[in-house]
Amino acid sequence: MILGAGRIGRGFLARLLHEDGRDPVFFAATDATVQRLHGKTYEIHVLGAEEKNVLETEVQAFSVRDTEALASQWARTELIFTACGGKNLEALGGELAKAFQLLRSMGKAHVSNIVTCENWKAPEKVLKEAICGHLTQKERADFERLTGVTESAVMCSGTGAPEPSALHYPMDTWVEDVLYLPVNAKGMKGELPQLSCIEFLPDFGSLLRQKLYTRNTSIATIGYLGRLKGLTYVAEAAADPEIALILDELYREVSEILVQSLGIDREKQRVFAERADAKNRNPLIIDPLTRIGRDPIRKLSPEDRLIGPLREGAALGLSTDAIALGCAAALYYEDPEDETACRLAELRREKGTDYILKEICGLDPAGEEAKRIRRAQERLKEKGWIQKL
Ligand SMILES: NC(=O)c1ccc[n+]([C@@H]2O[C@H](COP(=O)([O-])OP(=O)(O)OC[C@H]3O[C@@H](n4cnc5c(N)ncnc54)[C@H](O)[C@@H]3O)[C@@H](O)[C@H]2O)c1
Ligand SMILES: O=P(O)(O)OC[C@@H](O)[C@@H](O)[C@H](O)[C@H](O)CO
Repeated sequence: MILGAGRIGRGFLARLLHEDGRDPVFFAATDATVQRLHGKTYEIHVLGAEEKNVLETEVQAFSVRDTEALASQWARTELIFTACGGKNLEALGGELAKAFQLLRSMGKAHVSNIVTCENWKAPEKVLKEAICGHLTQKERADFERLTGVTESAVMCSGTGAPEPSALHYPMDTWVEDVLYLPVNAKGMKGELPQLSCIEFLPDFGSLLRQKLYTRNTSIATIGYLGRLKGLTYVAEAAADPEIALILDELYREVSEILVQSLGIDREKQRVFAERADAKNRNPLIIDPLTRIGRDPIRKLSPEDRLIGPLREGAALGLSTDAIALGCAAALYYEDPEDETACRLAELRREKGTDYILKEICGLDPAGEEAKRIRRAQERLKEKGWIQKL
């Protein structure tokens, strides 16, 4: 079961399962997506390797609010993935709780595992608490005995059509050529499933945070700086000489934070950051900056990829000049087609950046982190990348 039929759900995860001849059942948030998927065919395009494209045929898809469908599919599955966005995990928890109650009342509760595939802080904890919050004590005890809830780190980019004419069916989707998903084995129940592209790591540790702060912090910085410079794609912006210099500094900053705060091995982190850099520059991954920048209010929240490392770096007394530039650029992000970007722009114009720093980033406007962001705003102005503070 795949909960969330977006780029990662119907692209990356569906392709992984396809490798083992497994057909996923999708649970989508909107009826329009269910109608476009159920019984239909769509194509997963592999960026830079179209010969590896996968056709998903006779797709099964239901609404995530269809508790009976959720329960009846859960009755026959051992593995459930979420790819719905971290901020939707609480709502999803409510739906899963109802399905578990029905499954239990049908006498079909069995050992199974839920794997989160979200760029989020402790997504498995958020989801588990959301589910358990809706269960009675007895139901909760059964849920905890039978159901593993664990996290994974999705290293693959999933995106849209490189050009409008390439899209033959609205559900067609594009993925980077990555057929690997590391999953935290620690949260799993029962025998580990045997799937060729999924590795259950007993020492998963802080991999998700490492990935979020290295890959997502860097790509978000590329996204927000790139947009200020009027660029369109990730690889194009990562190769921009001025942005590339900032990125070199950013990899050093986040690496030092991860080494000092999480005890990640310095050499392993150096290689991890080098791979992130190579991926960000890869021209085969045609990924628009508007996808990277989407939902800037989420990306500017206290625990996410921008403010998270800024706070940790400041607390450790480390340099965060490049991270702060990414944060400052995010404050000025505009995309008329992105609802939360429009809301952010409106807040900035009407209430000013201090209001955003306080209410969205959770920062004290007189504190050290806010000072670092203000210095970065000045730098952006000096460079001419923003017109006024
Ligand atoms: N796209 C990427 O390259 C990428 C890579 C790694 C991780 N991620 C993470 O994967 C997750 C999914 O990202 P995506 O790119 O597929 O986003 P997406 O917007 O393409 O898809 C998410 C889908 O989830 C649906 N959804 C929302 N709430 C839901 C709910 N309660 N139940 C079921 N479906 C729900 C949305 O309608 C949407 O179709 C996010 O957490 C993202 O951070 C994305
Ligand atoms: O999916 P989001 O909105 O959380 O973040 C956008 C990108 O940073 C993200 O999708 C990456 O491309 C992906 O995490 C691969 O590293």
